[in-house]
Amino acid sequence: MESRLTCRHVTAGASYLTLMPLRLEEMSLDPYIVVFRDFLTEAQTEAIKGIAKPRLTTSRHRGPGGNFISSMVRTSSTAWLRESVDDRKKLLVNMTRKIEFATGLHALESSAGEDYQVANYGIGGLYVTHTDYLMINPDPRAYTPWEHFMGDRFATFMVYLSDVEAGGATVFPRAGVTIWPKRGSAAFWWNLYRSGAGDENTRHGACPVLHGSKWISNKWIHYNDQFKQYKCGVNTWDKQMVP
Ligand SMILES: O=C(O)CCC(=O)C(=O)O
Ligand SMILES: [Fe+2]
Repeated sequence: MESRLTCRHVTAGASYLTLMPLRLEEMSLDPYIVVFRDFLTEAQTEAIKGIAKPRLTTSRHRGPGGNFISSMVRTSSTAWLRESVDDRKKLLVNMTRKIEFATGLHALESSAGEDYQVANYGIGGLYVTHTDYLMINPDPRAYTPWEHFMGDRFATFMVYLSDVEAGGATVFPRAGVTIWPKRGSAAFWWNLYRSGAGDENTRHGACPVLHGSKWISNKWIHYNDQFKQYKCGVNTWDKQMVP
């Protein structure tokens, strides 16, 4: 069967990208998952790891009761980095601006994008399959006013800050996609349909690191701030197929 997946250069109508288009590789059309090759330079990935290293603590994730816990579901360390803090402002703000150009989404305002979450996995480090969207409890009281204001995690922009010598792939079992970590590459996918409903087929996980160490950085982009660029569509299951 002929593959419908393509690779292309992306300028997204942004003059900033005209002289250095992004290199996009489609990994899946439904759900829509792409990889941007060489999104960050080696110097940028090293600088981000340098800022994150002294701030790493045991990773936590949302547990069955809705609160954040650490468990064997996710065995990594994480640090949260906010763009506005002085020592990192230029690097992180530029990175977020580039994410905005690449995706057409708002990501810099605190209501649109979360702080960067940098994660480091040692040998055996993994993240069991999960969805990145979190607001699955039908009881609205389960969420804070701020969570209601931002909406759920519409899209994920995840940059690999390291190569991994063996293991450590990001896998989407339902979509049949495997992404091997490559320093500077970035994976992007939509967690929600255009309507805001969660797309179960975006379920993904991080395979155990077998040799070496793995570093990633997540920027989660939220739903409610995007309503001007991305209309909600007529049907619940309408999808985004950009960039
Ligand atoms: O490390 C990976 O490859 C995936 C990480 C992930 O899914 C997450 O942090 O939500
Ligand atoms: Fe995830």
